[in-house]
Amino acid sequence: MKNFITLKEFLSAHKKEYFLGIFWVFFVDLIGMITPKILGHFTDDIKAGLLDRAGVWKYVGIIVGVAALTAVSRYFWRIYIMGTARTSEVYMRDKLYSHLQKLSPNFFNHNKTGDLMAHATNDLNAIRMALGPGFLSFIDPMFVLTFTVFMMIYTVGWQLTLFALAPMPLLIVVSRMFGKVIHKRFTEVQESFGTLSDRVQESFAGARVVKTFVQEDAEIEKFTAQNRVNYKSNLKLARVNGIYNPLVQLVSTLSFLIALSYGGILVVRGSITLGEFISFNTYLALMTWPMMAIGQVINIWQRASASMQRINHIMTTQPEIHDEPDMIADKTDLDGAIELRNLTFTYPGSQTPVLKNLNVTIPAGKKVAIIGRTGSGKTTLLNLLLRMYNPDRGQMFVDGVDINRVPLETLRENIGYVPQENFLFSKSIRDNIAFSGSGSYTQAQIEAAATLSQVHGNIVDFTEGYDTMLGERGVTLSGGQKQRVSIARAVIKNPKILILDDSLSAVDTHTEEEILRGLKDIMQGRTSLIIAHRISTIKDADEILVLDDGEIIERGTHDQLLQGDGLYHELYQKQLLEEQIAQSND
Ligand SMILES: Nc1ncnc2c1ncn2[C@@H]1O[C@H](COP(=O)(O)OP(=O)(O)OP(=O)(O)O)[C@@H](O)[C@H]1O
Repeated sequence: MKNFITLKEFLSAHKKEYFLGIFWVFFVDLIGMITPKILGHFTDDIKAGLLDRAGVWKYVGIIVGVAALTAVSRYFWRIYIMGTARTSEVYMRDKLYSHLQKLSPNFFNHNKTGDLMAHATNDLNAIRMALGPGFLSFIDPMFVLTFTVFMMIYTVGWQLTLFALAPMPLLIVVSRMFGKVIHKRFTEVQESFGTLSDRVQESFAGARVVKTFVQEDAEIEKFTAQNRVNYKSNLKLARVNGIYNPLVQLVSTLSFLIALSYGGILVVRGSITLGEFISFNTYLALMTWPMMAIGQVINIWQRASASMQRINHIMTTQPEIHDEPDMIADKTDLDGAIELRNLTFTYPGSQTPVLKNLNVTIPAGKKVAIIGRTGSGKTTLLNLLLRMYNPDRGQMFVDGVDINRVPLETLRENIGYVPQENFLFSKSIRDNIAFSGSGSYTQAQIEAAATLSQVHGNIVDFTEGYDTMLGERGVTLSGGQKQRVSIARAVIKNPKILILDDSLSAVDTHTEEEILRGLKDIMQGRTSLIIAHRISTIKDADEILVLDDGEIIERGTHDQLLQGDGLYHELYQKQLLEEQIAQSND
């Protein structure tokens, strides 16, 4: 039960609905006791020759009345119990999604998308089943069993009742025995479904790569294999249920057998009347469903408990990146000065530092560029500046304040970031550019940002213009267009710090120049940090840092660096040669 603590708040907010639901179940079960009693009286009256036409109608009237009342009351319990269970699913899904939004990038590096989606669907469904049908299958048998035992004792005495109920403890033994196995096997089912979802999600997301590498058959094979694993784990669960459910049925049949044989003897002996015997057997029949339900409830709750455990694993994961207790809460704006003091960084779980002993001072409003071989740590440095990971204290400062003490919202709202992978959402181009504004940007602002990023011309060429849908149900932009929409999304924020992570690699040198010229105006008095592989992108920077294997090996302006004969000079010569070859080929 401790797994369900996550639902405490929800359950306490909805206790009224559950109490009303319990009331209606109580009511239905109570009036359900009338019919067997009536049948007994009916039998005894017939046997004694006391029944006339009016008498028959009286009995029929009572039975029909009870049935009608039961039907109406059942409607209410469904509304209160099943309805609240549906609400719990919405509540949990919202809670899970909000929590996932807060988790750090590192969490998503270690948890696969498909599996997370399985949590939000299958696991939440199993929990809803527990709070709806599972809850009902728990309280209903409780009432029915209590009432029927009471009515049985009242009708035929405690002896026959006790004999008939003797096999019941077996039910508890069987349920306990099977409960643990069901829990384990259901966890396996959910895990294998998670892996299956992930396989589907990845192969669809990477559909182009799969096709270009002619890996369709291999993908189908891998999917089929995982599908079989999923099938087998479901089969293992079904096998347990296949034994468990008949065992529960067997116990209830045993009760019947005892009731029939011993009850029959009592009738023959004249200890009870035939009517009482019929009432008793009808009460016993009423107990069949609760006994089955007890079996069912253990099954549902074990499944839900396994799912709850999986959900709790996510819900109890604390975001690694959060506002620190000593943050400077009133820092709501940035000037944009950045300083690195002996910055050394190792990724969580890794042994080797990716950045080593970096010392850099970037006054507010300056343009600094970083160049270096692939894997030298450029993106890592930006990740730290955006606090996707936490740098150690005393190593990274913004406006002279340790970055760990700057409120996350202030930091990120003041940074315009153009990531290396230009992820755009499946929305209109307008909504993509205005992503940060929650609807507050005007069309003029959106167009200005697009013009500055040299993509306005392309957008107006689309028949739908800014309303052109992107993504799965829309158009696919070229790499260069995507980069420019992504730049527009960053510059519309008018950020104090602009970060471009290799963001001009897919545009030609002419467009690159235009974008840089535009950016120069907008970034007047603002800090820019530009990562590039092409020297043409960064040659105007106030300072260029050359990074190699996590260390700054050269620094200076373009002209200063060309004086030396280091990596920068080497890269410049190479790119110059490439350009000359390209020109001679034209
Ligand atoms: N989450 C991570 N966990 C562990 N190591 C990582 C992680 N992300 C990156 N790295 C490693 O850190 C090193 C630096 O990566 P980074 O992305 O910063 O390089 P880069 O200079 O930006 O490269 P490129 O120019 O190719 O984009 C690489 O060796 C990379 O494998």
